[in-house]
Amino acid sequence: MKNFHLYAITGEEFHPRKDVIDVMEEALQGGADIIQLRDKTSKKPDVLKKALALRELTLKYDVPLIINDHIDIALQVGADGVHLGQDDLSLEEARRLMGPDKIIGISTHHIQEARAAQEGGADYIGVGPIFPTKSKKDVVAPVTTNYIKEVAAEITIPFVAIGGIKLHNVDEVLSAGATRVCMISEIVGSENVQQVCSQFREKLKPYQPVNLIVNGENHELHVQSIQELVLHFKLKPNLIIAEVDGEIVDRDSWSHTPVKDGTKIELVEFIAGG
Ligand SMILES: Cc1ncc(COP(=O)(O)OP(=O)(O)O)c(N)n1
Ligand SMILES: Cc1nc(C(=O)O)sc1CCOP(=O)(O)O
Ligand SMILES: [Mg+2]
Repeated sequence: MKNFHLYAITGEEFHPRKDVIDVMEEALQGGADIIQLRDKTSKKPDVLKKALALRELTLKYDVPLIINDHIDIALQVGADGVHLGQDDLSLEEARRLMGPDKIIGISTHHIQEARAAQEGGADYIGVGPIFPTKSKKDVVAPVTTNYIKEVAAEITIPFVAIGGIKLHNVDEVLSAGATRVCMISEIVGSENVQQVCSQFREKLKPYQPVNLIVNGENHELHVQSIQELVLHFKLKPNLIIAEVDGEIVDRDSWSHTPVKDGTKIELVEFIAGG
């Protein structure tokens, strides 16, 4: 699935005088890179109408559209995927209905649920609620940032932190190991949705990993230079030749040779004493 970091969910109760499509367009303009339609109150035909409008909008911005709960609507509008909770349709059944290529996200509140979702083939998991939230009825007790730490240490599929996340507490979430965050009220309830999203993007920047191809394998890593990459792999710098996108980079330049998404790197190790 396309990578994402700022996940915005609809919540029309938080903007009674604004249209949901306009609000989500503001979020996209501010840098939201995945959108979920979550509507727990409208009748099905109205949810379908909103889903169709959001499909058009998200195609314009080239970001994934996820539909909460309703697989039938997701399929009908050609959404990219669905989000399901522990009490919704099972992951197995959802995968059968959606097919192998659609995104399926699963809410988790405990490491056993996270493991089961990963083993069952979920594309990402929700990790929450991190803090108290009023946006979801019957929500479980906050799992705190401790749960983020557990997931970050063990789970290899993407995870997104959710629940009570605000601009004032997102640093705690990111420093616990989350690199993707998801909000309803703090985004859509804001006077200036675009600005709040831009502010979240700024907060996320230092925590975003780069996707590198190292010796032919994809790696998502928190490194900024060749120097940091060599140290990450615990290699001995004096025994390494580094080739970046086909060019050998002198060892003295490693620390100021930045690495960007998609860079192809070959690290060749000499056998000392030859
Ligand atoms: C990204 C994300 N995470 C969690 C949820 C909650 O899903 P669920 O537990 O099914 O609760 P409802 O949203 O259906 O009330 C979510 N929607 N998105
Ligand atoms: C929809 C939802 N799911 C949660 C979970 O923990 O699974 S918390 C939540 C509500 C998120 O809204 P806000 O950003 O306004 O707190
Ligand atoms: Mg649900």
